[in-house]
Amino acid sequence: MALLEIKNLGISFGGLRAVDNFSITIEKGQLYGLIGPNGAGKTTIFNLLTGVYKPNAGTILLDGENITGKKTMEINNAGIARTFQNIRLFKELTVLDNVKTGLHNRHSYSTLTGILRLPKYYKVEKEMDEKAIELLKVFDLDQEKDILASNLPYGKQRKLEIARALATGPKLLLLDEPAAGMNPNETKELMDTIRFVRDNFDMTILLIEHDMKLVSGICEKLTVLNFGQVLIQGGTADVLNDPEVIKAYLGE
Ligand SMILES: Nc1ncnc2c1ncn2[C@@H]1O[C@H](COP(=O)(O)OP(=O)(O)OP(=O)(O)O)[C@@H](O)[C@H]1O
Repeated sequence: MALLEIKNLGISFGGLRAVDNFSITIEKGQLYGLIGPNGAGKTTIFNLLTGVYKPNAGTILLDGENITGKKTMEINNAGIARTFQNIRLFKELTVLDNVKTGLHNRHSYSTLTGILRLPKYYKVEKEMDEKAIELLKVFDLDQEKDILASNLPYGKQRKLEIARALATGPKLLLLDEPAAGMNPNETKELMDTIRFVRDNFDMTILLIEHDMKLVSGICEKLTVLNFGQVLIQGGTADVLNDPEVIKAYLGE
């Protein structure tokens, strides 16, 4: 069974059909790229997948579960986590606490336990600290655990955002332009990180990206979107060599 199966998804904003008849099948463990020119509808698909927008057509199945039209929190609990085009960290929290916000949906205590600092509070907080540090080690961020997220260099903020998303224990990780604003060295390191996450967390990853080096370097399959519709889907090399794709990108 596919991990993600989207059928005939659609949404309009006023007169604009931003996503139209969009279908995709992603197998477990796949590293899948969603590409297309500016304004093609890529981020809108992420927003539909994460409950930010409700579709007016189509269905979304995650691991067989119908999550169409569910709320963001419910979808996160069902197993989808994301990062954003413009990094969204809690800038005034430490690196460690940012990851712990991701863990809160799986480790919890009652409000009263928190206020009264009952033994369970300390137990759960300790467990979360340990888990968060484990994750930070994976991303080589454990040395910086006590500094504010805003004080991390850009490339590390991107990594922290991925770590926080993984803390929620997703089945599917969505990365929205993870290489945006990165220099070539940071991008190369990011590619290694994404591969590492897929291999070591047994993760399925769908990413939006304009950096073709990253796309051709790590994605196994691609869907090209143009004016809200699928232009072509298939293996990365075949798709990138397709004349229609070249035309859509060069605007000829
Ligand atoms: N909330 C909204 N209200 C109105 N129009 C919207 C809304 N969200 C997206 N759109 C429109 O839908 C279209 C697709 O936008 P979207 O951001 O999904 O494109 P994209 O492929 O992610 O582009 P980019 O690569 O530039 O990020 C655009 O024309 C955009 O203006």
